[in-house]
Amino acid sequence: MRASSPTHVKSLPSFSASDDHRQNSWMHLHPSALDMFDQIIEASKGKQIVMFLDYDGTLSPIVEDPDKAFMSEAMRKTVKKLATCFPTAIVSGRCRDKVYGFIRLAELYYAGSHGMDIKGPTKSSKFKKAVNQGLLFQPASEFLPMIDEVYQQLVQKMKSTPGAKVENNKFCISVHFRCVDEKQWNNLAQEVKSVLKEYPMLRLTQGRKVLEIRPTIKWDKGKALEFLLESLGYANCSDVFPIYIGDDRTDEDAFKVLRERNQGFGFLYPKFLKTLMLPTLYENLPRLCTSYNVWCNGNDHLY
Ligand SMILES: O=P(O)(O)OC[C@H]1O[C@H](O[C@H]2O[C@H](CO)[C@@H](O)[C@H](O)[C@H]2O)[C@H](O)[C@@H](O)[C@@H]1O
Repeated sequence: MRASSPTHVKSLPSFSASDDHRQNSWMHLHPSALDMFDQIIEASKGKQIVMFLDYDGTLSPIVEDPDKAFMSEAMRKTVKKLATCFPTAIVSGRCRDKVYGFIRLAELYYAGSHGMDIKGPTKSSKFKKAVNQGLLFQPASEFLPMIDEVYQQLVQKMKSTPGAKVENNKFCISVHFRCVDEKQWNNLAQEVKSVLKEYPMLRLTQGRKVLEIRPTIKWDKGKALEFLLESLGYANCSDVFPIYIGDDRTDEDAFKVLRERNQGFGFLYPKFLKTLMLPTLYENLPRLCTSYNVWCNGNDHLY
């Protein structure tokens, strides 16, 4: 099992290339979004920006205890500011209530459980196009009893693995191995798979030192992004500019949707650049708001 953001649960063996080589190749294929920030601002000119933000590793630093992944006050202020300028949604693998508990901004849209639990803002929004203010969408609700059953089984199974932690994310489950002895990682994966054998309607994916169990329905963060754009009234709009910021494999579903729509921009944090880029990117984001207000010239016709 790889340490973080591995490609696939089935491909457990580790890399053969050195980390440096891997980073260089990655950087070659993925130019820095910060170098392109002015271009991004220019490309979004005259368009309605819609912000999509992942939580763990994007708004909050990665920490050992998933219950302590707090975001900083500075980050909360930035997100609040973004939300005054653009419709803003959080798209997280976490249970929606939990991620709301960390962020505590009622003016945002929240898509928890990898997009399987979507709720509109509870505080009134100035965005006229946000027609669906009372929005609640849960495409996997029939899986709730199954998820609870599997959660209980996994909690029991993981008791014998020191450091393992099972997190109930309502429509999906996370089995964390960040604090498990590396020699035990493969055993842990086998244990999880042995439980899932009895549940073919659930599938296993892998994130950052976490195994994620979720329904086999065709729904992911990309679908959630499309759903939210539609709810906001931008389904067939050519003048919308969605921006998605994420750090993990599951965020790639959203990047793919942006590519297919040929719209907006996706920022991906590679793990190895995180500490370098995270603050810098967020320092830059308010520039988007400023530019946007300048283009609108005090006229709020886009709202
Ligand atoms: O989609 P996200 O918002 O990025 O959520 C993905 C998973 O994030 C959390 O786990 C990760 O962050 C933890 C806290 O920093 C860290 O301890 C863990 O190793 C990471 O995998 C969350 O706890 C999971 O439930 C989410 O699925």
